[in-house]
Amino acid sequence: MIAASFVSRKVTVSRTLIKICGITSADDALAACNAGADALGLVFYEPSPRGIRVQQARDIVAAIPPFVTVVALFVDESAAVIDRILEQVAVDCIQFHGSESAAFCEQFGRPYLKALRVRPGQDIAAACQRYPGARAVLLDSWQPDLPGGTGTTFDWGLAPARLARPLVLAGGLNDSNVGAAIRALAPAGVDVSGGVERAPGQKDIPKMSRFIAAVRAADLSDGAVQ
Ligand SMILES: O=C(O)c1ccccc1NCC(=O)[C@H](O)[C@H](O)COP(=O)(O)O
Repeated sequence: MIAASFVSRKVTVSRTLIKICGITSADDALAACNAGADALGLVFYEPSPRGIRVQQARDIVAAIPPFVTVVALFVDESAAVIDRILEQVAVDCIQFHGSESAAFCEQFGRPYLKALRVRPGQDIAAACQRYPGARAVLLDSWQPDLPGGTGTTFDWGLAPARLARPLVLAGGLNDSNVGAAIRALAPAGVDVSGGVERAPGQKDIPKMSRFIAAVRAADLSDGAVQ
């Protein structure tokens, strides 16, 4: 009998997938792809220093090679605005980074990630079970005044050993700590923004390269890649 929940290990591929979030220009998008990113995050949240508009997003998507996943990120945005953006930008996947319900997330008929912000006393495993249609849950750091892109880690000990959906780990990752994070939690994917920037919204090519090298080194040390 197959258990209803499973350990959030690398269930589908034997290498950790890498999403670089908060891409604001075609140049940064290409640099991230050249460094080896699997997915790019486009932040459609105006207050963020990484927030972009439709035309910027279209320019980014036009510049990137095939097979790189484009993830559109929203924070408690209205369905009408999300629909309008999905009509205009070739998005592969949606990341819901607010307090959206599963029904809200599923109405768009697209693959989606649900971000859950981790703080003590919260039942992350139960929260995850509320999103059975999510491709993955993204665990990020909680801060009272910032919905994401905090640049801070959370206590990885608070991540449940068993999750109903694959885990994408986020929050304050950089080339110095991502290896330890992968060894500690064996996530299906990692997500980084501030740790590969030279300034908010501007990616740094050497930092992206070092980050991806550190992920691959951890994959090898894990024995995950045969
Ligand atoms: O990046 C932002 O500015 C942002 C703003 C509002 C909601 C989400 C946001 N980013 C979401 C991400 O997926 C980030 O990669 C994730 O929060 C990790 O960020 P960081 O701690 O800077 O690596």
